[in-house]
Amino acid sequence: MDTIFLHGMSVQTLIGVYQWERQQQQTLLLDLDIGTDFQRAAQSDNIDDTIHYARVAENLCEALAEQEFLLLEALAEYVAQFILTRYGALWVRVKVVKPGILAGVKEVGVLIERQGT
Ligand SMILES: Nc1nc2c(c(=O)[nH]1)N=C([C@H](O)[C@@H](O)CO)CN2
Repeated sequence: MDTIFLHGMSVQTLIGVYQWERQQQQTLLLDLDIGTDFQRAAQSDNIDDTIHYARVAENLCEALAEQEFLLLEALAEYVAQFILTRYGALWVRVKVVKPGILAGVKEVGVLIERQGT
């Protein structure tokens, strides 16, 4: 499986289970690993034969700015399905980090993997 990755992607969204978290958007960091097949693009050298990672970043930032979730688990599932359905990815790994949310913990978040159909 070939992989396109976007790591350390910063997004703004309304997320969290506590009332104080529902007042304004927070910054999350995403690591995305997108499974695809590079054969056509590697032969053609044409951006239309692959998943345009700049478009993924732009479209996902826009979408998440409009969404709201309580749990990181729900947001991660949304991101995974967004990438699988919108870009025809074969597989996706989504890591979501909520920076600075737990004192004494360097990094907290969720990690999921999903297969396309
Ligand atoms: N498994 C989870 N645990 C918690 C989540 C979450 O999204 N998934 N969220 C919170 C709060 O919103 C947290 O970010 C603030 O303490 C707590 N636990």
